Amino acid sequence: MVITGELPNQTENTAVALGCFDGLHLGHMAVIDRALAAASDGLLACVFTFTKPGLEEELMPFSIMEGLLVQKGVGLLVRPKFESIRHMTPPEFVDRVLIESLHAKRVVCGYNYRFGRNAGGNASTLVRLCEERGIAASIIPPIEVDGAPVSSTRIRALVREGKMEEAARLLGRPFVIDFEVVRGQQLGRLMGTPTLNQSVPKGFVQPKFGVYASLARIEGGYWPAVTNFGVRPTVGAPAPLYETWIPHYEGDLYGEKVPVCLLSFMRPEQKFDSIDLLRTRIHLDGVEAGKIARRLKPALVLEEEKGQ
Ligand SMILES: Cc1cc2nc3c(=O)[nH]c(=O)nc-3n(C[C@H](O)[C@H](O)[C@H](O)COP(=O)(O)O)c2cc1C
Ligand SMILES: Nc1ncnc2c1ncn2[C@@H]1O[C@H](COP(=O)(O)OP(=O)(O)O)[C@@H](O)[C@H]1O
Repeated sequence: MVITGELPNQTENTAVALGCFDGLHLGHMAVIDRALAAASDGLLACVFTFTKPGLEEELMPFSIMEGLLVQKGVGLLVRPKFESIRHMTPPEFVDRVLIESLHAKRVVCGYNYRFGRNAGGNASTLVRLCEERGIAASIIPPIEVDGAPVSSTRIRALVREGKMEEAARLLGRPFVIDFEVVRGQQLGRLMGTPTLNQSVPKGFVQPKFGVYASLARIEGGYWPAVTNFGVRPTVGAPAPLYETWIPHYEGDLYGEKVPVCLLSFMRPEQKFDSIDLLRTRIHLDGVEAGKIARRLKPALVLEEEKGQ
């Protein structure tokens, strides 16, 4: 997949999915799937979005998004800075971006898509402007779960409340982070529970503090694991941190971007009276999390299972 932050000046004819695509949830995937279906007629499948730092807390690391789009068969991802396109009127956007730059022959957007100066264009404006120019355009209606449209705002709220199973139903996959593994105080290995530490970048959504059943993806396999997200009231932490113990794994993961899926909230963080009590509790958490992970692990990852 080609990824660019500029408007391309040479591409094949494309089928373009338009949207914010900040979490690749079920609604986003419905738009992208329609563009991919249209692309099977010999067009290049393109996703067009934009970057606008500080708009909302991020829900998915870019590396995970990239992997999913490649897996789906998207050939071109265009994500210019919002500043570079915000001044365009809706007709200018269609002429300059969709036609001149992307050579769009099919265009797909979601029901609530807004575009052009001051968000002046909506999905019907897009369809009208495209059709006037001989381009087929379609609008994907809202995808609903539990009677309400799936949205990134709704998923962020679920993550903040620790409702990971519900978040996964809206995302179509578990909530996942893959931040770089950093060094900690090296206490974990002394307790028999080495934990890979991952700090949260600024501007990224933070789940409720506590212990979660999780899966760690290492070298293509999913390992049942247990993750604490929080500030470790017993030993202290300067900032919220993901700490993941993978009971049946041994190896050095410092400096790597290890994907960790949070499956289910198990308990809040506690301040223990001694490191011994904390150690006993973490071992019990590991056993409990293993049971939950095996129960909840999505069917698609079963055959890749390693570890226990
Ligand atoms: C499953 C699990 C549960 C944890 N629960 C707590 C907790 O309730 N309270 C707490 O203060 N720290 C908790 N921790 C964090 C530990 O204090 C921390 O992982 C340990 O001190 C090792 O730190 P290090 O990675 O800096 O060596 C937990 C860690 C894990 C992996
Ligand atoms: N089973 C395991 N689960 C998690 N990390 C492991 C495991 N085995 C080895 N490691 C490695 O050990 C490191 C964690 O050891 P730990 O003593 O907790 O040190 P730190 O405080 O630096 O995180 C991880 O970053 C990883 O590189």
